[in-house]
Amino acid sequence: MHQLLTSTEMAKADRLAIASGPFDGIALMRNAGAAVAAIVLERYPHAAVVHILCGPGNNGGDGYVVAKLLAAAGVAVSLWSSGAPRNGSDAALAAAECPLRPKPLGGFEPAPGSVAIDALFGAGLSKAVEGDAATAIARCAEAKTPVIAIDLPSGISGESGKALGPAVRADITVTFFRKKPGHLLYPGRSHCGETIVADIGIPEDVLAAIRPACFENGPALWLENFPQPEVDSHKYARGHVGVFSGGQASTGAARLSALAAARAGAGAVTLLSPGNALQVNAAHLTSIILRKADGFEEAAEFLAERKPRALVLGPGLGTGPQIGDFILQVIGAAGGGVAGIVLDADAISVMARRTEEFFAATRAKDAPAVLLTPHEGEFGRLFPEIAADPDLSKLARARAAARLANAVLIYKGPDTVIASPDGRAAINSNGTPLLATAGSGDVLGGIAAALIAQAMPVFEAASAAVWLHAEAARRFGPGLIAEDLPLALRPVLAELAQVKGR
Ligand SMILES: NC(=O)C1=CN([C@@H]2O[C@H](COP(=O)(O)OP(=O)(O)OC[C@H]3O[C@@H](n4cnc5c(N)ncnc54)[C@H](O)[C@@H]3O)[C@@H](O)[C@H]2O)[C@@H](O)CC1
Ligand SMILES: Nc1ncnc2c1ncn2[C@@H]1O[C@H](COP(=O)(O)OP(=O)(O)O)[C@@H](O)[C@H]1O
Ligand SMILES: [K+]
Repeated sequence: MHQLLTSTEMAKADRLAIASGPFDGIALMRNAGAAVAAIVLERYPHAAVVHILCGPGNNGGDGYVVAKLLAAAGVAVSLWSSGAPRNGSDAALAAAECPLRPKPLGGFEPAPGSVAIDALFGAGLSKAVEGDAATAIARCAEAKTPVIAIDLPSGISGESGKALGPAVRADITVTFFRKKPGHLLYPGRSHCGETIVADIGIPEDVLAAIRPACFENGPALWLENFPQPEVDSHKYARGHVGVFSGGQASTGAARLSALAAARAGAGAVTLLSPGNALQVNAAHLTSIILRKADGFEEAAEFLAERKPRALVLGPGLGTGPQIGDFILQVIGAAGGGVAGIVLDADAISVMARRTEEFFAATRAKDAPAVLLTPHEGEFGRLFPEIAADPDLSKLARARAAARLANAVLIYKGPDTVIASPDGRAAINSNGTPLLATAGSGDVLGGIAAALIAQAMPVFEAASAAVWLHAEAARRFGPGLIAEDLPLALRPVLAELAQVKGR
């Protein structure tokens, strides 16, 4: 169920389902309407009136089916239409099968105690909602009428999650077969309320032909690749992570990454510290290995001797001009041995001043895989043109940036998007604002590095890290600070190990 479909892919799913039978278009529409009607009856059994607002397309068609079924079940139904469906469409058939006569939408006023079914626009929304439909949306909002949206809250793009003008705020959104990106990307997600995916008889095997490239993030996407220690494992075989610390006044961020890497299963973690920060780092570390690394030569010695599988560069690293040289040199030297480098925070800001050299380094034939973890501000610095394009959704921005940088990207925020240069992307849905606390990004980088070091492919490692990070925060609950996150991973990891062991 974790695949997300674009409107083109969903139309293809409909077509393939119709071609393979037994349902034709109107039968799929009857199934869709029946699924919505069942949810209305279950969730709002005492509604005084159910208003059904039908648009001119097939989303409206679903509405006519709901009206017919609810009326047959004895519910007081009030049917409204913004215009007759196009002749010959499935919606026209559904309207013809409905015994109720619709009233013009302009007269719609929600009655007290009523519920509204939003069947105005779904996948076919092509511009901002105006006129009677916009007024109907506003009236539902003013009267605080509970709304069940069919497929998408009208006014929200299923592709981008953007509001193309006025948009319904639904309590429940019932979509069909699979969710769409707009159900998970903000602001769309906040307009959906609870999203329910209903089965309307489209067979699962149409997905093999569609090959979706976008997913809702969760264990189904990466559990297969999730590491499990082998019986004969030793600490270096479990993956060695190197984390670079900043100078003496900014060491905490790297230690958070290091501790998170250790908790996320790296067998060994080395903190590479400038000489002037060794004392302060030593005072705070116990199981983490501490090693002096002043400049590139000492870092290169560490790479050659200890052969770490993953590196974290950026948290607290500083933004001086020599840091940029250092990062480029490490990327250049890491190919071959290091499976992946996580570049976060200061590393992103520094590379934003030298994008040409940076992208040349990440695109080099023998470059290690790079994972970039920008928040909105850092994304804008490193990818200013992509960030400034108003037509792109967060999903499209993440994909374009991943391609440009030849790097996997964790584009952070309430709807974190993970994107791979090969076009795959995942949208995270278990985020919590509890994560908006200083240092939580440093922890995320450490978790991702640990999973890369344990041989997870980088896109899967990045996706798993984002999910684990959020899940740990949710379970810990209020009062969370970044220091709590590494230990809060424990119950989440324990549960995953159990599921994987089954
Ligand atoms: N057999 C089928 O085709 C099925 C269709 N389904 C439903 O069909 C929907 C998609 O149907 P459609 O492709 O007809 O699209 P919609 O019903 O979402 O809307 C398209 C219609 O609205 C017009 N329109 C779009 N934006 C507008 C705006 N802002 N102001 C005024 N008019 C606007 C378009 O010109 C078109 O006439 C899905 O969301 C789903 O609810 C489901 O019932 C499954 C089966
Ligand atoms: N409102 C929010 N809802 C969900 N997740 C959030 C929210 N705000 C921030 N986060 C998450 O918290 C983390 C913050 O990372 P970052 O901005 O790098 O912080 P820091 O630099 O302080 O470590 C990211 O994983 C981000 O996705
Ligand atoms: K709708």
